[in-house]
Amino acid sequence: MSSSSGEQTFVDWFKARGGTVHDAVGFKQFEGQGRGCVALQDIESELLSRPSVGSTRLARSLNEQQRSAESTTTARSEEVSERRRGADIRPRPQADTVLFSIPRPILLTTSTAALPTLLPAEEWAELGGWTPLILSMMYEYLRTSTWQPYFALLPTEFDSLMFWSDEELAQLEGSTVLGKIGREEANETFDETVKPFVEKHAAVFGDASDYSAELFHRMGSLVLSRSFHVDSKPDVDDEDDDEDSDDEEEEREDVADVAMVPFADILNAKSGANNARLFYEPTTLNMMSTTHIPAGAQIYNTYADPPNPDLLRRYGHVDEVNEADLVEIGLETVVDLVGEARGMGEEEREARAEWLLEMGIDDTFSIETNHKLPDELVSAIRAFSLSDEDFAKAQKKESPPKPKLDAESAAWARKIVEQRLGEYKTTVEEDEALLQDGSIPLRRRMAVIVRLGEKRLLQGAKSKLDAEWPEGEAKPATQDKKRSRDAKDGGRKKKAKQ
Ligand SMILES: C[S@@+](CC[C@H](N)C(=O)[O-])C[C@H]1O[C@@H](n2cnc3c(N)ncnc32)[C@H](O)[C@@H]1O
Repeated sequence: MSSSSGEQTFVDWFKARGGTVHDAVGFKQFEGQGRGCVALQDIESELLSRPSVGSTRLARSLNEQQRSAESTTTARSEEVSERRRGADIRPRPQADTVLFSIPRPILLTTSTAALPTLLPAEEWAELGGWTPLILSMMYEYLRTSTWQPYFALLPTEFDSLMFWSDEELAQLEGSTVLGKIGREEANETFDETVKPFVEKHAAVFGDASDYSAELFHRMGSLVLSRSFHVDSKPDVDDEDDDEDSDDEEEEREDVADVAMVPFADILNAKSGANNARLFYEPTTLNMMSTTHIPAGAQIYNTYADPPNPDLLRRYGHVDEVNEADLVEIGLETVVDLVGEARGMGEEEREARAEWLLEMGIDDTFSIETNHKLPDELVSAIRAFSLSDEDFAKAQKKESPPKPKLDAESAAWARKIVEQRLGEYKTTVEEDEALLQDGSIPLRRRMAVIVRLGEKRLLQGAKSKLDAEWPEGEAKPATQDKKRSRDAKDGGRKKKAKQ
């Protein structure tokens, strides 16, 4: 594979520890994306000639783990038969090809890092969140050479929201992403936990001033943008977690399951373009092709399709076209708008909101690219529209109202969407004009893409609502149409009877 000296040192280190890299995989700098991997020759797709195979990604992902060993064997036996025929004996990669294989021991985790073994277990166990991994990375980076060639390839500057100035963040006004950056919390963790911990254990850490806030944020950002979830206890059944959002996962994830995975984290990602995926084997993690990758094309992994606000927050980039984009509406908008208009005092509003949360309704509702109003938003609006008597009945039954729009809830939904749209400083048209200007700085451009995407989704939701429940009408549009169709049918039937 073609590489700079840092890349070659990394590959040598990777291979010396049992990693394998297919000849078809190379490194390349991609404009605006940093380093990534490129296909140096066609990576053929079996799937193209066998369209029924792998028609759903889920089926493929379930089968693939079992099939990976098998497909490697198939590729090898094809190679042997070609050799017998006297044909070109260079390995010809197939779909489901192992692009590179990472031995588990080179993953950087709290189990493989040296630091936990050097400190008192009780004190180590008290460190919360990602701190144990971040501290381990700081220690490995500063004091050992175990992952040195890996660290040497990692970026030291980021465009993720943590590193934006207040002025740059102001460009995102209106987006709920501003409430998720966590800069104050990270600073607090550093000042109140990390710094005193390092100072207390100076015999292990060495000079405490090396463990700077800057390095802490840098390592934290590397975890945020490059880590993988690798179960430390692979047999634990986590099916129940399937519907958790990325944010919830981030908050609850056991740090023992967070892994820095050398090589796998060199792949970039782009909405709708992924052609490779990481598969977990007992002793290795294998990056496999999942479709045909033509020579010269970039090899893209998936980052689990975050919407643009989260892409920007975690990874520091956005997708101009993002199929997984969404905009959020907080429960507090329903509480304030509907609760206040219905003359509820603060206590009453809080009681209804608390009850909804207890009933499992989320405190944030997402409008996705289908522009559908989320069921939970409709339930919440209806809960705030109930009379005191009906609310008491719902409480007794422990059942929030059904997510079915009626004239009143449709009118509230419209007001809520309009209020959200009013929270942005610029209009869709102004943002569209800004994007025509090729000279605006990158961060500003990304902020415009995020807020424009959110406003378009809100506008889309409003148009859908207007079409289904025209403003000021007491009946949904479809019901009217159905009525008039029924009336026509009824008329015909009557005529037929005559
Ligand atoms: C997992 S790393 C990928 C390797 C990285 N490009 C590098 O130079 O080391 C993720 C980071 O790559 C960059 N990246 C990945 N996909 C991108 C894309 N589609 N557009 C722009 N930047 C991207 C972002 O900076 C992101 O935080």
